[in-house]
Amino acid sequence: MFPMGKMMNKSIKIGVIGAGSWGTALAILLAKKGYLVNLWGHNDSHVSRLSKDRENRKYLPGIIFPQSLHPESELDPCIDGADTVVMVVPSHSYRTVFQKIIPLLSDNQRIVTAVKGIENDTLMTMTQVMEQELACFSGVQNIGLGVLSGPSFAEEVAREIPTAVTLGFKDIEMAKEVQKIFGTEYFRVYASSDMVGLEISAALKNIIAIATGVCDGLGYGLNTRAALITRGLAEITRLGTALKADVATFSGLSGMGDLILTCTGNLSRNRNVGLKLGSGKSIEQVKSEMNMVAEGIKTTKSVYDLAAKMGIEMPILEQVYNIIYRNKNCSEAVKDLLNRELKVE
Ligand SMILES: NC(=O)C1=CN([C@@H]2O[C@H](COP(=O)(O)OP(=O)(O)OC[C@H]3O[C@@H](n4cnc5c(N)ncnc54)[C@H](OP(=O)(O)O)[C@@H]3O)[C@@H](O)[C@H]2O)C=CC1
Ligand SMILES: O=C(CO)COP(=O)(O)O
Repeated sequence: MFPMGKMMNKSIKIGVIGAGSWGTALAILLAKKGYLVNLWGHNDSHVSRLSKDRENRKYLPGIIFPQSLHPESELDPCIDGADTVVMVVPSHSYRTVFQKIIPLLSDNQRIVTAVKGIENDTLMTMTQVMEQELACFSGVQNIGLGVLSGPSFAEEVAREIPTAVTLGFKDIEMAKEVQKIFGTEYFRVYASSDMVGLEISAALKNIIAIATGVCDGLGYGLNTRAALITRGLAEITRLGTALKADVATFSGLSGMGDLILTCTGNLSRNRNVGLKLGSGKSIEQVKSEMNMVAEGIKTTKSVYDLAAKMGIEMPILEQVYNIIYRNKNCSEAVKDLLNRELKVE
């Protein structure tokens, strides 16, 4: 028998939708397993460069594509005949891209979202967006929707650094099946059926990472960081359980795991947004300096609206919202967070 990472799977075809850092890292991981992987990017000239360079120099430099990875600018070849489609476009473009994919789907295909965000206005997670769009289309049946989440910097996965993540489907048996598709010797995948818990924890950790970055940017210490991670997890859990997530998910890889990684790891784009805000830059300056997505910026607005709608108290989120959307001074935000009425833990 082949060890997990060395299985040859030429007959299995996977479509990866989104040629940024995470889409590219996942496409590389899957192609190394021997799957035929088509990686879709929305920008024709970027896709041409990927094909020519056999490397994503913009988002994941230094990692050469395996032979079975094919950059694609058309969606059709990525979806047609794919065993599993992996969605990795930023959350603000997710619905538009998914609407183009729906007519290309066949019965019984599986779609896994690896995106960590919540849509503005609808306040939906990415699987909720997919469910809503699929409900409007009668041409396809039995599409399995999954979520891949957990502490996983693209660059480290691409360099085969040991990593553990969680894959969720409502049907745990399907999660266990797809778990084998993603798993390798260096990428350990746990199965779950808690879709809400996985998607809420994945999206909300980005907000707490911004908060932690702000405090590090202000020059505060490790006590502050630990307090934010712990109380951030309490906020995430409060909202998640109100949405019927399983409380255990929040102490797992997608919850505490990704929170630790993103709040403390300097590869995090969200943490870096916070660091810059804390060091005195405006949100406009920070955004203009970014060439990658930091989902936490938009998700802060979605979660602010969601928490207000549901009547959930989320003080850290509220201060991140004030900093980003109301230009509040970062030190004032921290002071106001500390000086709220006293509570019982
Ligand atoms: N990077 C990571 O370590 C991880 C990221 N994630 C999640 O993966 C998702 C994608 O992030 P990531 O790959 O890192 O982002 P990047 O910033 O690295 O890349 C974003 C990609 O999306 C493309 N894009 C932008 N707008 C659109 C659009 N309207 N339609 C289609 N594609 C578009 C960009 O193309 P262009 O170059 O033309 O702008 C680019 O290829 C996010 O939700 C993130 O939270 C999850 C785990 C790890
Ligand atoms: O989600 C991530 C790692 O698990 C990546 O975080 P950033 O988007 O903050 O870089």
